[in-house]
Amino acid sequence: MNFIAKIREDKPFIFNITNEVASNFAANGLIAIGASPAMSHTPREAQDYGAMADAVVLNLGTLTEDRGEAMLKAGKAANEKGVPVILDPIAVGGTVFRTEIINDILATVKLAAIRANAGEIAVLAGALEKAKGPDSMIEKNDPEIAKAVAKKYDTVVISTGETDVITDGMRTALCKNGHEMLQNITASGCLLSSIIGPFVSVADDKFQAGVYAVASYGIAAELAMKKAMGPGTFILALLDELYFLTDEKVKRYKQIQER
Ligand SMILES: Nc1ncnc2c1ncn2[C@@H]1O[C@H](COP(=O)(O)OP(=O)(O)O)[C@@H](O)[C@H]1O
Ligand SMILES: Cc1ncsc1CCOP(=O)(O)O
Repeated sequence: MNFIAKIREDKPFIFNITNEVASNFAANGLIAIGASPAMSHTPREAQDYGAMADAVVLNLGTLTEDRGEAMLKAGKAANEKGVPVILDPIAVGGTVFRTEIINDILATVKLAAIRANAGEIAVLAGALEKAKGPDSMIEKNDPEIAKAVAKKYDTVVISTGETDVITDGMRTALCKNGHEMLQNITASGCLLSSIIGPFVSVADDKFQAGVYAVASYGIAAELAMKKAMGPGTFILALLDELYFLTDEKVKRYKQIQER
């Protein structure tokens, strides 16, 4: 499927409850890929937005009581309308408050995908006690750990790192696209979580949508680094390359191993 052409045709409406660090970057990245974003975190409009969106992204960075309440409301409203929900459980296990909210979401909202770094996925699997912070990492991005989380929550899991793992518990793909400069800017994972929204919104097969989204984002980062001089110019170049990305480029440069 030509995901990027389809996104640009449909312009899916992506409702994000995300953190204040990522908010502007994620909105710009979503526009660049062809989607139509809205950012809001008041519980008073979460239900309406959750029900009218084409996908909902719940990102636990800079969590507040209000954001937690809004996420539960938006997630439940989205579920009632069959709108896919993506969870980014930033720093799960790191504090009691966020871990409780994440557990509430996992218990009450049906997720289309969970996108997190390998350390956070290990915490969800019960393989690690706590993630150290927004950028927690474990040495190895183990596909078996991601598969266990996918089965546990009956969802697609996208576990990121140098090699990304995408799995629905049955099918697994490894993606080698990306660039280490993504580690030198903030909110690169948050932007990926938001970018997964339009991809899962235009396809029934959420696993294939996840694979395509991860490869697309990684390729945009690789192309951006051909022009960037450092983190500052990389941020701008990444937005440019998301804007100029095509299905042809994704098919030409993707480094996916399915197994
Ligand atoms: N060492 C690396 N080399 C290339 N790409 C990486 C590397 N580490 C992470 N990435 C990429 O950076 C993005 C954010 O992933 P990650 O850093 O794991 O998430 P988070 O920001 O949530 O901690 C992903 O697209 C991932 O593929
Ligand atoms: C720095 C920071 N603090 C709270 S959220 C956030 C952004 C983290 O973004 P990412 O995990 O994608 O780097």
